[in-house]
Amino acid sequence: MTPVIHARGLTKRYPNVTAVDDLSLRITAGEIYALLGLNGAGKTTTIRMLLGMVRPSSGTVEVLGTQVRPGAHAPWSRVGYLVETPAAYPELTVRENLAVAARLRGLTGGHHVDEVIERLLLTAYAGRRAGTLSLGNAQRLGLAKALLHKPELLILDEPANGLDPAGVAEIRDLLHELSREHGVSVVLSSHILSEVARLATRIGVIHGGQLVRELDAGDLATHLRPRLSVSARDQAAAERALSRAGFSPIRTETHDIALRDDRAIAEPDAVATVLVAAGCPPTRLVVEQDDLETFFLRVVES
Ligand SMILES: Nc1ncnc2c1ncn2[C@@H]1O[C@H](COP(=O)(O)OP(=O)(O)OP(=O)(O)O)[C@@H](O)[C@H]1O
Repeated sequence: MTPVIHARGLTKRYPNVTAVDDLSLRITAGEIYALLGLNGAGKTTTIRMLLGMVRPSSGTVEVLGTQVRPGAHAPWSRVGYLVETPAAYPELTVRENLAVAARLRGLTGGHHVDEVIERLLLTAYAGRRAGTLSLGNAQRLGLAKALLHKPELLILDEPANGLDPAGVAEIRDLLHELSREHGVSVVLSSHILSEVARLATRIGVIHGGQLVRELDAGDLATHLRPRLSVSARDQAAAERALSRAGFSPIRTETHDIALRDDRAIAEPDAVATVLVAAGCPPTRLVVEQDDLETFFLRVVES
């Protein structure tokens, strides 16, 4: 299947910094893919290169099977996008801004505008001048513009930016609905792990301009499950003894042994007994569970 986004070796060098460094992405139809990273990680630069707004120093991007080149037209009629701090005509009302955007998209009839106003809960603000909107409602207007032409792919830079928790939840529900009911593929950037964990089907962690890890939603759930963390003087012997006893030891990035078996979590004493019997008593045995932030920091620091 043709990926909706295929980026190969994307790199952007500025005189003093490499903002994005040899980043490759392959995103398939139906995914909600989140690029997750700290401030300055390279998310916005990546999103802008995907959209042809920043010219890569090297590397290529294909969107919906078409190579992206700055200034070229295709495939933007099938793509909706939102970049940081969405631009609107401040003197025009929300409805007028959307009508202009609809005309630029070649859409006729007012129903496109009415539909997105309702969908983005902008009815109460339809007559307000865009320049007087709160950041959250300006972000809603930006999303409404992105959705006017019913795109099959949405590329969104920090869509939750400026929204309060209720607004963040609304956007999450909207993106889920678009994905599930209309088959829309979504690529977004965010620095909020807890939000991304609830929204994305796949997460790409970006750090220092590099894609350091990709995880699907299931992987993340596994990483966040409790584990029994075990150390022994002879880790290899301990690992063998635990395997023989029917546990599934995993060597972690910090060289501890992690056991995620329900039995190990429920009965750490049984694990200790196995290790003592095998002649490699544990020097450390503790049930641990990462919260999202700890997990994220471990990924970017490892
Ligand atoms: N036009 C530019 N000229 C010079 N350096 C830039 C430019 N745009 C971005 N950078 C630098 O590239 C790096 C990545 O920036 P980018 O905006 O892509 O990160 P980000 O992950 O989107 O961060 P944020 O969430 O703060 O926007 C940063 O060090 C930034 O200062």
